[in-house]
Amino acid sequence: MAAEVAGTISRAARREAEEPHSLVARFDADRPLSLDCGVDLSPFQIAYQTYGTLNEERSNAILLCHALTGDQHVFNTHPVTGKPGWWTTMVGPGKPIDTDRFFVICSNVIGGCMGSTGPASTNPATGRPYGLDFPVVTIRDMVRAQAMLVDHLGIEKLFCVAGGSMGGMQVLQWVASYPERVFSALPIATGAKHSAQNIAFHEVGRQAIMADPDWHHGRYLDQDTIPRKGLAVARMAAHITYLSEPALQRKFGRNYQDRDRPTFTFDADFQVESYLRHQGSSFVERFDANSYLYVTRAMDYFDLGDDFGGVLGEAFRDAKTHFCVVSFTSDWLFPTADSRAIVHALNASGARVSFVEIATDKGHDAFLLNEPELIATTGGFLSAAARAHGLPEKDT
Ligand SMILES: CC(=O)SCCNC(=O)CCNC(=O)[C@H](O)C(C)(C)COP(=O)(O)OP(=O)(O)OC[C@H]1O[C@@H](n2cnc3c(N)ncnc32)[C@H](O)[C@@H]1OP(=O)(O)O
Ligand SMILES: N[C@@H](CCO)C(=O)O
Repeated sequence: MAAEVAGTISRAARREAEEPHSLVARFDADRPLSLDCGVDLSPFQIAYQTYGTLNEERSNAILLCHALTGDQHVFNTHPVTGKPGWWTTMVGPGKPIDTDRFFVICSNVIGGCMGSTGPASTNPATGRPYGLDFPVVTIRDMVRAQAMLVDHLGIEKLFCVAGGSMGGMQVLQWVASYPERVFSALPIATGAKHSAQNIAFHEVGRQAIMADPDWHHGRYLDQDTIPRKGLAVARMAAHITYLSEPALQRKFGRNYQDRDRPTFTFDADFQVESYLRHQGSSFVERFDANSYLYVTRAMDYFDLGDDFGGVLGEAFRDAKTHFCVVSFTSDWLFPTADSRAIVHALNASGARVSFVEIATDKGHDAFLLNEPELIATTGGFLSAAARAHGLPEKDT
């Protein structure tokens, strides 16, 4: 399957939208999704995965929210890349998010390209892919759609909502939108609003896509092209922000790639150049360019405090949720100060919150890597929350 689908993610995205991969469960909503932009999106579907078993009380469900370019494939082999899912370090039997104990759900966000309705889906008004006719979606819209999925699964209250980066934004939005439905929350490497610098990086990426002649004003699927170069450059620029200067230095330094002296050309002389080119070109194989525009835009618009009169604490006023907020010392995309602002707001609203800053040089994407302190923190937090929630201990 991986070989069959790889190579043309836009066509793959389209196929996923029309006929999702057999691994993927699909929820076809029976009512429209009311979006913040004023549009009622209909029809719409959500592609999702579940792992583990929902208990009789329906009280052991954990919703995982994926990051910018992630998807629902958390633990299984990814159907497009053939690689392991994005959180195999954290999720699985005996792991902190223990699929022998918890029922784990992850869905592809609205606007995404792995089976949920997005810009590659067919616009019922035209019979063609939406392209830029797809309405702009927000983090709150993504969460609204997830809540409809959770309703469909018959779950009233989630034991935990967890996620990193854009996933962490969704975690915060879940508590703000549905305070009674979230027992515990684990926002990692995230912020309550997207900073000016982060919006700036996203804009560079979007402009790179839109400057590619193969983008065709978003109509590339009709032209049987893909804006490969633009999307790859967008990812290269973004990928730098997911790492850190010390990590780049440790991994590559000024080392040459397969040569021992410079070529005096614009070839990828340095390892770091070769690495970034690889990250860019491999990304094009798994992600759709228009989805990149929409999902980055959703992050840009996120400003939770602004929705509550500029007082972030008000977003959590009614919450009884147990929080654990996590940041990484070398994350310059969502620096610790962003997490601290969330913690201060939670304290001001009287919420139960613990805060862990993890020392690492791995940068923002540390949450995707084998980071022992994150694994220990997640395990400890979920164990304590499970006791407080009255979940039975795991049979040994
Ligand atoms: C939360 C979610 O929903 S998941 C989001 C979607 N997933 C992601 O964003 C993951 C993509 N991100 C990454 O891969 C990030 O680099 C990280 C930080 C998470 C991974 O870090 P690491 O495991 O340390 O891998 P690293 O950054 O070294 O990259 C390894 C890749 O670079 C390649 N590479 C390494 N050095 C070089 C080089 N000099 N030249 C060319 N390629 C190179 C490797 O061959 C490997 O390729 P592959 O991924 O195609 O197998
Ligand atoms: N590297 C991850 C996190 C970015 O915030 C992704 O692409 O989704």
